Amino acid sequence: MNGRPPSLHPTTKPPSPPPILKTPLLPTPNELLLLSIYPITLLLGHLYSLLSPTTRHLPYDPVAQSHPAAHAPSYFARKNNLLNLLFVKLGWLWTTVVLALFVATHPRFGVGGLAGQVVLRWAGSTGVWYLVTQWCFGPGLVDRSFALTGGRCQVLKDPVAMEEMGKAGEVFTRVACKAAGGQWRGGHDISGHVFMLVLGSAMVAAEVAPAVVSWVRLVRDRNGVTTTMGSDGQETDDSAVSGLGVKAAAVYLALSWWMLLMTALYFHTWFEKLTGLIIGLAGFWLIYYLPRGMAPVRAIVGMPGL
Ligand SMILES: CCCCC/C=C\C/C=C\C/C=C\C/C=C\CCCC(=O)SCCNC(=O)CCNC(=O)[C@H](O)C(C)(C)COP(=O)(O)OP(=O)(O)OC[C@H]1O[C@@H](n2cnc3c(N)ncnc32)[C@H](O)[C@@H]1OP(=O)(O)O
Repeated sequence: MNGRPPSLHPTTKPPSPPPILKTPLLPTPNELLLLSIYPITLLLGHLYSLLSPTTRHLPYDPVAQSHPAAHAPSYFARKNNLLNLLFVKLGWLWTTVVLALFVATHPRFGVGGLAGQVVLRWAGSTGVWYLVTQWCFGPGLVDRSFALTGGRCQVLKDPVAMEEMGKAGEVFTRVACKAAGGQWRGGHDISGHVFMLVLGSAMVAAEVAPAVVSWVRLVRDRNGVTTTMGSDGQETDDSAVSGLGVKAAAVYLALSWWMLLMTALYFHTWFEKLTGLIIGLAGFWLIYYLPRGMAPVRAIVGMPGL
């Protein structure tokens, strides 16, 4: 006898939990929680704009994708607000600067080829941003999808110029259209703001988060057993998270979230924001998730924090 009471069902095993789909191609539950900030921000911002008594009765111009400046419900509902002009309209430049600062100032990039791998991932994300917003063997994908869904540039004030444009059959970009004094109208206008803010901030968060997580572990260890070793086995101290790069990333992420909320509140239709979000997340998946499931690619571009 082993002292235990005899089991009534000796052969019955406890029911096994439902299988969890584990694949490196999908986000972990924690990652999913963080990524859900994007749809939640867009959904709540858009719902608020529909329900709020201040915004819902104000005129909205679907061609300009905004409330007319004279009826803007807040400073951030104006296109010329300083954060839009200085931060978002130069958003990829800031994304690049913040990432470069992080790599230059964080101790984990002191040795090995880790910095090179960050540059490769940055180059991949930059390629996605470039193809979607700037140039894709002609106009970027945002402008192409606008034209494919029936949009065109209308130079309302100059019918001759409009006819010329039609004859030439030129595909205009939003920027070229505005420069020609025209109106970019009639098609599905994917929100470039949502796309770029999501892709840029997800990339910066993915690169910086492992540094912060290993610091949190370090502090926890200090309170318990005491160790000064970081997750990569190197001597680590608080400068790993108090450095300029991490601070700049924190400011960048906060501004990105704020501007995403402002876009959700005051600009674009729901469907345009949703497509911006989907393309932003798809770009992030391409650079940060697809290589997880492809060993040879992963060996080259690496993964943040490893
Ligand atoms: C490890 C780090 C690596 C370090 C690097 C190391 C080595 C590299 C080696 C060599 C480097 C070699 C070459 C470098 C190459 C590249 C360098 C990096 C790239 C750059 O550095 S490149 C220069 C900076 N260049 C930018 O970075 C441009 C960013 N920019 C955009 O890409 C667009 O701007 C976008 C997509 C953001 C938006 O496009 P969008 O504005 O046209 O369209 P959207 O649909 O979003 O908006 C419709 C209307 O709603 C309004 N609207 C919406 N939301 C609003 C809000 N919240 N507030 C106010 N207005 C809002 C809009 O203002 C608009 O109105 P309107 O058209 O009238 O203005």
